[in-house]
Amino acid sequence: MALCGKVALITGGAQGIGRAVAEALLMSDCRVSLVDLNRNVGEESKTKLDAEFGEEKSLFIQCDVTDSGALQDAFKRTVERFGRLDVVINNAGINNEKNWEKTIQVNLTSVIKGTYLGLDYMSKEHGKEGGVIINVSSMAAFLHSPHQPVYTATKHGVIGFSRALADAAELGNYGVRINVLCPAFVDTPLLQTVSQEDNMGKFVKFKDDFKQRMDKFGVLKPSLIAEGMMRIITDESLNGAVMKITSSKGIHFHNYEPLSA
Ligand SMILES: NC(=O)C1=CN([C@@H]2O[C@H](COP(=O)(O)OP(=O)(O)OC[C@H]3O[C@@H](n4cnc5c(N)ncnc54)[C@H](O)[C@@H]3O)[C@@H](O)[C@H]2O)C=CC1
Ligand SMILES: CC/C=C\C[C@H](O)/C=C/C=C\C=C\C=C\C(=O)[C@@H](O)C/C=C\CCC(=O)O
Repeated sequence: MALCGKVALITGGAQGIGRAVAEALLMSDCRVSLVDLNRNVGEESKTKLDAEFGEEKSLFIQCDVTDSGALQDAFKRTVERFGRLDVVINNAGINNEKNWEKTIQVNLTSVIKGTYLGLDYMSKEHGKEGGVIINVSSMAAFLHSPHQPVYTATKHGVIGFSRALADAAELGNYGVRINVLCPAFVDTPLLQTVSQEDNMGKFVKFKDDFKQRMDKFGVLKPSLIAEGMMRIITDESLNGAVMKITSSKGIHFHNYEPLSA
């Protein structure tokens, strides 16, 4: 996909990985809609992006992705503002084992809703022009840990849902590619929650073990995750792919055994 003039919607786009991919897209002359719960950080990011890329290139929409109406409205406002939608990145995520129901709502339910909304605005089944959807999982889906059982479950769910819907998109000729990105540890505010009892609940007592894993596996820069996102967006051969990004192997893909009888 050539990005010049295209439009991307990024949930959780105010900071961290979402902010990094927004910058990468803007540098490729794509327009971006930052959809995020955090108004203060979102407006700060918008101000900085305006200074670098121009006010007309981005939009910030304060939105809780677990509020179905607000998420629908965010998609609607994005298309009203920019006239089209080509890329959807369902990136918003939390790490909260104490309020684990909330974790499921943000990390999985809202990813499903954001994916279906993306199809509403991009799928040829609705007379649209096609596009690409990237759902953010985690290497937690491949290397589970005692620290975040529900977070891990949500990230497994993102992979299963996305790969199944990618098959439907191919069979149904939606013209929309659906792929998954699984980063290892990344240097963002989310990573700091590992030491917080409000987030980890009873699993906070395992924080030293978690930190040992971070030391062992390394911590990535958000810019590397953005690089992986750009590859998924521009490589039109990718559908149902699961990209993994780790310190040891960099950007690579998970290989699934072919289906056997
Ligand atoms: N940081 C890491 O080590 C890794 C992160 N990930 C995933 O990457 C994604 C992005 O995480 P980071 O950038 O690291 O986190 P972050 O905490 O820096 O950014 C997440 C953004 O999502 C927003 N957000 C949270 N709940 C929301 C809601 N209900 N509605 C709208 N926006 C909401 C936050 O306000 C924040 O701006 C998440 O899905 C996370 O699970 C995956 C693997 C590793
Ligand atoms: C509080 C932090 C919240 C979330 C951070 C993140 O989502 C959790 C990541 C959990 C595990 C990370 C594992 C990293 C693994 C590697 O870097 C690999 O090099 C390890 C080797 C093999 C993995 C197995 C495979 O590739 O299939």
